[in-house]
Amino acid sequence: MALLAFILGTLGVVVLYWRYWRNGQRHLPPGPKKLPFIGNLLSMPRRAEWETFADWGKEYNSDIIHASALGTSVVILNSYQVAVDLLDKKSAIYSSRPHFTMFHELSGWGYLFSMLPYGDVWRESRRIFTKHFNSSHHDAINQQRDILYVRRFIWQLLEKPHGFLRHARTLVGSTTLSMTYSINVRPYDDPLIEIVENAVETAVELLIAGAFLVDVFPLLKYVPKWFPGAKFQRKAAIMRENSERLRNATFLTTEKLMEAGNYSPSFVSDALRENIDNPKDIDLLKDIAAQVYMAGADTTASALGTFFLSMVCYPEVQKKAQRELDKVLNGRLPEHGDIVSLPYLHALVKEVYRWKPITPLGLPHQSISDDLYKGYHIPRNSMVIPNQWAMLNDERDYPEPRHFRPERFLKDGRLDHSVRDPMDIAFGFGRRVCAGKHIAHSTIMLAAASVLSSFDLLRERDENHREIDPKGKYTHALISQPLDFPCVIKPRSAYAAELIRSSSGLDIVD
Ligand code: HEM
Repeated sequence: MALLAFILGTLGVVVLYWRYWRNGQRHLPPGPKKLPFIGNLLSMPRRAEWETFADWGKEYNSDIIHASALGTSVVILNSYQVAVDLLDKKSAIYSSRPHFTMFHELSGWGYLFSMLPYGDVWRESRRIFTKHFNSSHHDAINQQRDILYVRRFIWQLLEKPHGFLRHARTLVGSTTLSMTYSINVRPYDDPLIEIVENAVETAVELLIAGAFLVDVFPLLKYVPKWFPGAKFQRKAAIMRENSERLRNATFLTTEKLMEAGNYSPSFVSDALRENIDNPKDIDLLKDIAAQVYMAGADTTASALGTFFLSMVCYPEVQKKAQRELDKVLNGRLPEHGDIVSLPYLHALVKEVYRWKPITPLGLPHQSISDDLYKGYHIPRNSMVIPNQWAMLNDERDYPEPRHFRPERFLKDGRLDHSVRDPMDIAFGFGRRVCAGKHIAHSTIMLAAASVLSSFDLLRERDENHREIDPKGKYTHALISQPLDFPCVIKPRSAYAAELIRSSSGLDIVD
């Protein structure tokens, strides 16, 4: 054993040194100085990596940066143009995903197609997903769902305003479970929401870079669960249990609803009605369905949370949006058809995506062959990170980027299409661009319109009646979520409160 360990260790060192030497011979993009064997491991930032990566861009005067860690080549894209040049225009090379031992092999989440390498299973999954969710049949039903659950959401804001971030999650959970599984969840304490939220909660750690040593030293995966220090194996076991529960409990519920003949059409019910009975196809269907919640819940909830935060921090923006809504709605609640008449609100939601990037570093891509870009060598199997934070804060596109200013997207009262649309960045790039982009955007627009037409969102006051500035703190993970902050949610009038109550659709809740 000792001899084997020695041989493997020596081989590892030789390979790392060879890669270090070979890369030194090639013209890689600029970046921080690398040490032999470990590369930039020690200089890799632990917090707000996106800001350090953007600083490197300025320091080396380049929108494309190269770093490495223990032999893994890392390419950071700090501008929209570079991201489009590589991830869009050369998508045949840049559409795979890196492999993480904890995620793909141990956690039980390896089936999610958002993280699958480029290949047949990913292609088939994405095709099935897109065929259903991009159809006009889905759009029509989904708009009704949005209305139903958004109205319930504003009713919850009226009844229990302090839980606004939790209600936002319930809104996202309700639309997602309904469109995927035909499940109509309860507004409070729904057991299925508990199962799926629990699964998401335990999976969050997987999305924190460097959280698990086994990703750096994959051989650790063979360490048994009982071994001292093998906490990651115990965590992996819990994650596996949760991921299976999410996949199966939801699917079973659809089957039961279908047996009872009491359901609205969804992704799973439509597929089952086509008489899928081959266990392999059923398994793939379950995998794709579970993906919807995992991709859509935290991201959409984060955007809604940022919407509330921005409205509390920028009351004059809120007032402008309300004036626009009042003119268009004339005392009724908004519907999807109103959205085209609301350019200011549209600009406001674009600014929400830009101001606090939801996935500051996007989702990593991986290159599948060597490439040459502007004279730089991009090695095969590089982890390619689109630094969305840097792009959405790029002063060349968005002057004074830290200010929340919807006006930057408007000209003469209309949307100015010459300004870079944050949606072209926030939802990713190329063949791996977000598959639920229009679904998320439709829910967020309707929710923002409904909240602002019904409520004033105000700063809370302390015991001395001074306004409390929200700190605007966010979680640190692949998906950045606002932490709870003080916010007063007050109906704009007695009429608005009555309208919310009479439109909440609670008769459809069991
Ligand atoms: C505001 C909300 C959302 C944001 C900001 C967002 C953002 C993203 C980003 C950045 C990616 C990776 C793109 C890339 O690799 O370049 C992605 C992938 C994905 N998103 Fe979203 N997303 C949101 C909501 C949703 C929703 C609601 C769904 C489902 C209905 C969804 C489904 C997916 C799927 C399936 C992928 C994987 C695509 C693939 O790898 O082929 N997303 N999303």
